[in-house]
Amino acid sequence: MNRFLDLGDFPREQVKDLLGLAARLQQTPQPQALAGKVLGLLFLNPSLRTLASFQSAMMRLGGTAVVITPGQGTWQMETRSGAIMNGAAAEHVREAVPVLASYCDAIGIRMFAEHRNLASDLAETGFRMMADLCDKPLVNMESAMAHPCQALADWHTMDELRVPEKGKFVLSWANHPRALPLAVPSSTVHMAAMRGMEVVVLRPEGFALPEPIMEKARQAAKASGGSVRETENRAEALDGAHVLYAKEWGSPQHYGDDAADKRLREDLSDWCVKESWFRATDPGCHFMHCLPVRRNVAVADEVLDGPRSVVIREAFNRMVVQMAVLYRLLRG
Ligand SMILES: CC(=O)N[C@@H](CCCN)C(=O)O
Ligand SMILES: NC(=O)OP(=O)(O)O
Repeated sequence: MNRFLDLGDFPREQVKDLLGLAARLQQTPQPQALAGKVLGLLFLNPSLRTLASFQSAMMRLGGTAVVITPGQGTWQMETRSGAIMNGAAAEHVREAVPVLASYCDAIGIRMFAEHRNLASDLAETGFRMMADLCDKPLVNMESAMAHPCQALADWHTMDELRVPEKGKFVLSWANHPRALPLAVPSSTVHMAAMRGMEVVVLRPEGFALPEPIMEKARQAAKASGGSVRETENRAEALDGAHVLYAKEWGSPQHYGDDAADKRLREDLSDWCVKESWFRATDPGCHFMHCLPVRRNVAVADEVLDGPRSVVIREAFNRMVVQMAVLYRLLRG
């Protein structure tokens, strides 16, 4: 394994092998496995979990991490090809990435969607350009359309909770003041389909996930024996669900048009996950969210603080599964 960019790049068995390694490393720590190794982390967008969990994972395996956050102690960085650099950015990623890679044994990059052109973001234009600049093992720490480390951690969390592989998984749109990226919903729906689950995407009108995202998930479901469908009917979606996974995302119909997106969500404040959503369903239905989350906008306190919520476990498992990813990238 040389790159960890998308769960879809790996057969299901290899993902399960990574999860097995993660469980073994969790049970039997290997504090010297990556001694002398250096991981470079480039964050073009903010983070709490990804930043702290990669640093912790590397240190728990005996290695070191170097963190670069442009504009905060590091030069501001330009990412656009052909830019005339007479603005705030002093350095282009064309130099910054190979320089960082030259010091390190592996690199992680976070670069969110540009959110101007859906086709360009679906094609991962920005992240591909960055990946081409890096000649070391590379991890995607969230790109325009993928957050594979989050997806792997969420799979591991469901395994820990003994959620059946054929269980019902509901990915629900949740309210947010502004349009958020499609990376987490895209990776989540694909991950649950690849795990073999009955996947239901619950979303209001105007927020259907783009067809390429749904099609990729359907293909994964076909291979694993799962299924993928979408609905606006909350009660029907949640009936018998094992997991409700909430995520905020922008309207693909108004991609890059913040004013139109905002108008569309004006009447959607009831898409804040509340305990009453679960009444008709199995009391054991788990609540998941990748975090960060806006309390009482996307999810009510009563859910986040209640017994269904496994959000802290999901965040912890980021460190657990990333130890396995780093181990495979740096030791084989
Ligand atoms: C608030 C925000 O920008 N959320 C980002 C990051 C989520 C987890 N890394 C998103 O929705 O993609
Ligand atoms: N879930 C997640 O990736 O969180 P951060 O954006 O804080 O890294």
